[in-house]
Amino acid sequence: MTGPQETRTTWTRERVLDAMRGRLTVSCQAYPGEPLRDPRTTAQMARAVVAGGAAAVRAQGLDDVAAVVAAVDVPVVGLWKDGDGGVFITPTLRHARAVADAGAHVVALDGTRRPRPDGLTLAETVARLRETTDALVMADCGSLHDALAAQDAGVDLLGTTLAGYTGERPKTPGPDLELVDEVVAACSLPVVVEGRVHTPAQAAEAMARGAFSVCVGTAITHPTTLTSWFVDAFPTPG
Ligand SMILES: CC(=O)N[C@H](C=O)[C@@H](O)[C@H](O)[C@H](O)COP(=O)(O)O
Repeated sequence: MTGPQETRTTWTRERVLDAMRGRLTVSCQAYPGEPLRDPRTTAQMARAVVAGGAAAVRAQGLDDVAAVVAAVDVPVVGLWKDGDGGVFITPTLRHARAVADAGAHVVALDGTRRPRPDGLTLAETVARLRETTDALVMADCGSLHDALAAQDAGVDLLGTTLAGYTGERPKTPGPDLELVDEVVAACSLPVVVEGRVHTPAQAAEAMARGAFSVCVGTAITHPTTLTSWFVDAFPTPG
């Protein structure tokens, strides 16, 4: 009899890219102190979004990444947030190696031009990461200049993840489609549109503008924020 482990996909670079191309990635993250912050819950959430058609899952934290990799047979974009200001998304080579060791098929890291805490450049980080892993590298960028620099640094995928969070771009209510247009026009690498994609129409618009994949987090997997959207739509009682 064939067990589930024996039928799991071997995620070569080409397979990862083929799986993600033109499709939805869903970010499954709960934040420190939140009720759903548990790797088992994240893994269940990952299975739920894959059942709905997610082609890839993004997860944060080493335990969550490992749990999600074990739970689903789609590519996992892993990251490790350390802190919440400045360079905090997989900020150093040590963090990036640990995310790859946890089983991520794509390591998402800070792809901005800001100094990194370990003093390495993004290019050095990518080069040294490649010495120990075949995982792809996704640069979470905050501007066109970040994306161009990250492309030169040798990453595999560009994300608009940090648009509106680094001071270089306004924090648009929805995805920063102006930046999407700029990055798609100026860069040759696949572009993952991520950040404040809150509706299916916005996701489809991002795809129409040339996204390689669209990554949705909050609007699918963060019920506390979703609830607040409804609560805030009501007039204040009394
Ligand atoms: C800026 C930052 O820290 N972004 C994080 C990156 O992993 C997550 O908190 C976001 O949820 C994720 O990017 C998806 O975006 P949204 O939740 O807006 O769909």
